[in-house]
Amino acid sequence: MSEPIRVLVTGAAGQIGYSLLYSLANGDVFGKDQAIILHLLDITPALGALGGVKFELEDCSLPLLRDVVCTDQETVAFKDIDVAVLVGAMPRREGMERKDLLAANVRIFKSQGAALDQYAKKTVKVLVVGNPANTNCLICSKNAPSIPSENFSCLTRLDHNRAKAQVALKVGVTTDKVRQVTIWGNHSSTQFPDVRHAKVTLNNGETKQAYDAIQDENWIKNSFIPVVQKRGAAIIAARKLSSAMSAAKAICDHLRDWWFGTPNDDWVSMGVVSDGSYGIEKGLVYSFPIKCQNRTWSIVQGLEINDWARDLMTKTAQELIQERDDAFDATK
Ligand SMILES: NC(=O)C1=CN([C@@H]2O[C@H](COP(=O)(O)OP(=O)(O)OC[C@H]3O[C@@H](n4cnc5c(N)ncnc54)[C@H](O)[C@@H]3O)[C@@H](O)[C@H]2O)C=CC1
Ligand SMILES: O=C([O-])CC(=O)C(=O)O
Repeated sequence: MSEPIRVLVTGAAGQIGYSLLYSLANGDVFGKDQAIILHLLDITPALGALGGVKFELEDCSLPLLRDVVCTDQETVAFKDIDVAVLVGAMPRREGMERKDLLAANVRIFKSQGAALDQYAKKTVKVLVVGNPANTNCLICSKNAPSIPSENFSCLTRLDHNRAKAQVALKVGVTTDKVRQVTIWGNHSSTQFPDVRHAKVTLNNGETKQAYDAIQDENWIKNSFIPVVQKRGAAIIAARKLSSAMSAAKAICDHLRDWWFGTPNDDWVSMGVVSDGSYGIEKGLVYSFPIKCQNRTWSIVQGLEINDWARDLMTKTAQELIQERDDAFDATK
């Protein structure tokens, strides 16, 4: 059994926190021989509820869980952490776009970036979930100059999982038979869910390009893409609350693959700081096809981009440029 790792979850008294913490503490993400100390941060009025979450974690009787630190102080929460899952932020309500949360949420990520810089291990891996996730991640990274920008990522795995599930439903296979799906760009309704390079293994064992398995380009363009782009809004309309169970599952998938690596024949989608790949402006936090190995990620190179795809990739990049500029103004 290795030394315990310290994993911070912010907004831990909220609905994603409630769906997430059991899986982290149970070894589903960092492995069944990795002990864990949870640092749970929330705002002062939520500390009572957070105490109840701590009781429940104790009552789960999990041998890997060595301690649970509940706090409203960044100095305590960010101290010596190995992993930060930054969830705590206002969620959107019906009729809002995620970028409408920018003014309310971006200051949180400026402050938490500075706290990471000051108190966390320099090797800390950071996953930003709070919306607008890409731009919050950018602001967080900018405010933590002593931590490599490669250590920052934002969650687009939920969109990736949604895309796989829609294709699986359409073709009539299980989701594990769909691979090499990509979410490009922003975790917003401008994202580009791309199945041009995806493959599907049919129930007879034959593997086909997703386009050939689906055989319905109209469905891809006019149903699949908008459904994935607007799935978050559809959940809010139905539940009057934003996604939590599926978001927590996607957080676990994202962290586990970053930690243990992606399968040889597949990739995942992660929002990461662009190095200029695929002509995307350097420095934007943009979702790319990603492979992970030895706890580092790399962007899958060489995928063919036609004019149609280029237009969609540019549109979502333009929205991120606007969000970045608005965020810089809001945090001046
Ligand atoms: N990137 C993604 O795929 C997804 C992102 N989200 C986003 O995740 C965020 C959290 O969603 P929920 O858990 O549903 O919201 P929630 O409202 O249930 O919980 C948020 C928690 O954060 C806390 N909080 C607020 N300000 C904080 C601060 N400065 N420091 C620490 N904690 C703070 C609140 O007190 C609350 O307990 C939202 O911004 C939501 O839009 C949600 C689903 C998917
Ligand atoms: O849509 C929202 O506001 C919550 C979210 O990010 C998602 O479900 O993808």
